[in-house]
Amino acid sequence: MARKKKTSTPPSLISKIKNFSLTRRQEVILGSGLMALGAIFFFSFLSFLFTWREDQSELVDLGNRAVVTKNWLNQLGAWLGDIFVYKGFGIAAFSIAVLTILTGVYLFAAGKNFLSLSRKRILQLWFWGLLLMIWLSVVLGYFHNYSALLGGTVGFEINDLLQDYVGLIGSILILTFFAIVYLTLRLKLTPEKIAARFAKAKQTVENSIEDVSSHIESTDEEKDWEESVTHTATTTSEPTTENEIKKQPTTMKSGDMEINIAQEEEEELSPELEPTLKTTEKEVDLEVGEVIDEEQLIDNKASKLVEDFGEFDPTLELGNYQFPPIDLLKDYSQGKTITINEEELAANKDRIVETLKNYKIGIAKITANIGPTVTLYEIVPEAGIRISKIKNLEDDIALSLSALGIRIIAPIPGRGTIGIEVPNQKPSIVSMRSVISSPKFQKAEMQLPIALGKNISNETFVVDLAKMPHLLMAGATGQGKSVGLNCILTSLLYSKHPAEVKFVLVDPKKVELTLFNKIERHYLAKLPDSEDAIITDNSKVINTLNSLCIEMDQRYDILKDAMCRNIKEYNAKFKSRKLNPANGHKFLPYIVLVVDEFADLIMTAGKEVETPIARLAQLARAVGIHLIIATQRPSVNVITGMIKANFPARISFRVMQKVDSRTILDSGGADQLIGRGDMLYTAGNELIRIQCAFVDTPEVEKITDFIGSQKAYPDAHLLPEYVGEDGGTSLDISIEERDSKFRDAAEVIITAQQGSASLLQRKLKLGYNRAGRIIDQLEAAGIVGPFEGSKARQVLVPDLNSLEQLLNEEKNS
Ligand SMILES: Nc1ncnc2c1ncn2[C@@H]1O[C@H](COP(=O)(O)OP(=O)(O)OP(=O)(O)O)[C@@H](O)[C@H]1O
Repeated sequence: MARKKKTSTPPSLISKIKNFSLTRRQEVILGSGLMALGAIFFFSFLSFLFTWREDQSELVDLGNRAVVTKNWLNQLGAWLGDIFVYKGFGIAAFSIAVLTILTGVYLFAAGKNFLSLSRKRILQLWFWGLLLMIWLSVVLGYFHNYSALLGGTVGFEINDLLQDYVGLIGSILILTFFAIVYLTLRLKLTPEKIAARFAKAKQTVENSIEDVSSHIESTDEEKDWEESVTHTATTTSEPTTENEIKKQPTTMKSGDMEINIAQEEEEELSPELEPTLKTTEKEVDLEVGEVIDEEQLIDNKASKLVEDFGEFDPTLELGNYQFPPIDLLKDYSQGKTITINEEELAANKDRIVETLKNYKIGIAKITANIGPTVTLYEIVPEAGIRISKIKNLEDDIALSLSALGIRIIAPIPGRGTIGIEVPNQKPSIVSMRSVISSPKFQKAEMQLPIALGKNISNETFVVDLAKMPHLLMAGATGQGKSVGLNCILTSLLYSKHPAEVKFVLVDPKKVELTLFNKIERHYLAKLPDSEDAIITDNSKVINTLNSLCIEMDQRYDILKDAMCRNIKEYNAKFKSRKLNPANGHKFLPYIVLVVDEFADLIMTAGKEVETPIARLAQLARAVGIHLIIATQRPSVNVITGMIKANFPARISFRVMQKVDSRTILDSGGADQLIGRGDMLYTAGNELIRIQCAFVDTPEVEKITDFIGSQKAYPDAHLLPEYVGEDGGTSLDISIEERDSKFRDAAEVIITAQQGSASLLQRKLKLGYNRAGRIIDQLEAAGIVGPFEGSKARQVLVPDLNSLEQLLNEEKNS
């Protein structure tokens, strides 16, 4: 910077001084000389303050060796004191001593950055220090009467001169003005600050001078950040408050804008600089931490929501919902367990041993497991007996035991023994109550627990429908299928809140599931435009199945959006408030579709139902839609390969023919069941014989009454709307193409002022599809309004006369 000036402008005195350079040795010699001179000044002045009176008389003879003065530096001290203090600037002359020492220090320690001194700073120091000295001596000139030493002769004379021309007040104002100009230019202080500083400076003149010199050191523009940090550290060592440390340096560095700006920057930056430099690395670490925090923001927000409101409770809307009490179920066994008829057991054993003996099958050991309806005799054959031999003799053994329902299990899977199931003479009913109240069911940690009944060891058999994931159920009429379905539905009613599971019930027989109508607004799901939740019309089933497919697709979309693999994960995420309902997320209830007579459905609708059923069976598991399909006729054209492939879990009640057993279970056995709820269950591997729990219609009625009497949702759970291919959405229907019952239908609708297809079905004895088509024709004719979801369509013609008029107009046009 200095060199630049040298080349660009003619060298001034200042630049000459600036550029004046000394050798290092010269610097040391000159530096130490100046320090010594400064010390001489200082001690001379100091001593002069106390000895000037005594020495003053001697001053005339100064230079005479015989003259003895009191000053610590003798004649020199007395002379210097007289010149600088008495005749000069009074006590302000000390600044000359200080400035000389500092200059000496600068030269002596040049290159060491000692006290952050630089050549420029030294020049500034002298400039401002001398100005300050003059100003101070003039000010102290007011107090000349108290002591001639305070302001010195120069101070007194200038003060006197000022007072002669402008008076006392004028001189004070002028000096104050200079002080304000000085402080304002230098420090950019407000008047309040200046006044405060001024008062302080007045009180602590000497301290201020020292402070000035030390703090001015920190204003060099050329010094780097490190220097500024050092300076800050230096100033903090002084016995001043932190605020004062920040302010003092600026107090004494007015005048030079460039330096001033630098000083300001320094003042702003230096307090933060040190921590910034020191913590640069730490802050990087902290930033990394913040990133992690940000990633967890959603979680944090979710956990905050959970903290504030608790987990989302899907049951809250029906918060007071009471699960049906166990007392509603009848206890058929009156608490008694299975009665063991020892005689029967012994007789059966003897007959088994004897029969097998006839076929030359020796028995090593025989044990009996007594179940509710059958007893399993487990036989360990003698060594060398082939299992297949026993299996082949199944019918003969059964004949010999002369009992229906003998099933030979050879071998019992995983045991290596042969099982012979013999029905009990007095089978005991497995009550629904006993299975519902069993710990196995009560403590089952399953999504959709179903207590099917009791197995051969009289243990409650509980399975998870969500794991099945769909169930195919077959059995000849009167063998316990309907009871089985009720048993499944009852299990779910006892374990799941209405918010958690919804049933879609298809009951072509129209009687089996009607009882569940009472819980329509609690547990049932239906199509938006259908009146009854329980579907009894096969043609509606197609729409319902397709609607379920739409529901399935929609659920897959929201699961994808929530990045969840299945409904369980999704609902858990939703409950912990990690999914925003504003983005279309909602708690998803399980949907269980129950079709009571599938054969009937296939016969009437054929492929139209098979396709959506197969699609649901293949895909709906993950989104919580499960199918339970029951059929009386397990023939191959009902239970097709496609259906079978997607229903690994199957239940068979008694069937009449072995072939039916094979169709449903892929093996025989179901034809040898004894009926009345005796069933075989398979989840794809072994067959398990279970006595289905018995729940009678009055019990189901009590349960549905109990639930139905409680506060319900405003409507049944609505499935997505499905408009079938033949739904007749086209409104360009010509008059000729109108249904023959069009006129009748229009009259019915207008008379009732209710635009519903089901009204037409009832009044005109029409099928669903035809009624739907007529409604569309009525809409095209402007008789009814457009489809309005669950509500009936608006009727646009007020009376029959208007209808007549409308139709006539149509003809004429
Ligand atoms: N688990 C069971 N325990 C005891 N008895 C049962 C059981 N299941 C069914 N039964 C008896 O069998 C009868 C017929 O049962 P259910 O009505 O369930 O037969 P189904 O197979 O549905 O017949 P359909 O197909 O004709 O409707 C019942 O009335 C009952 O007496």
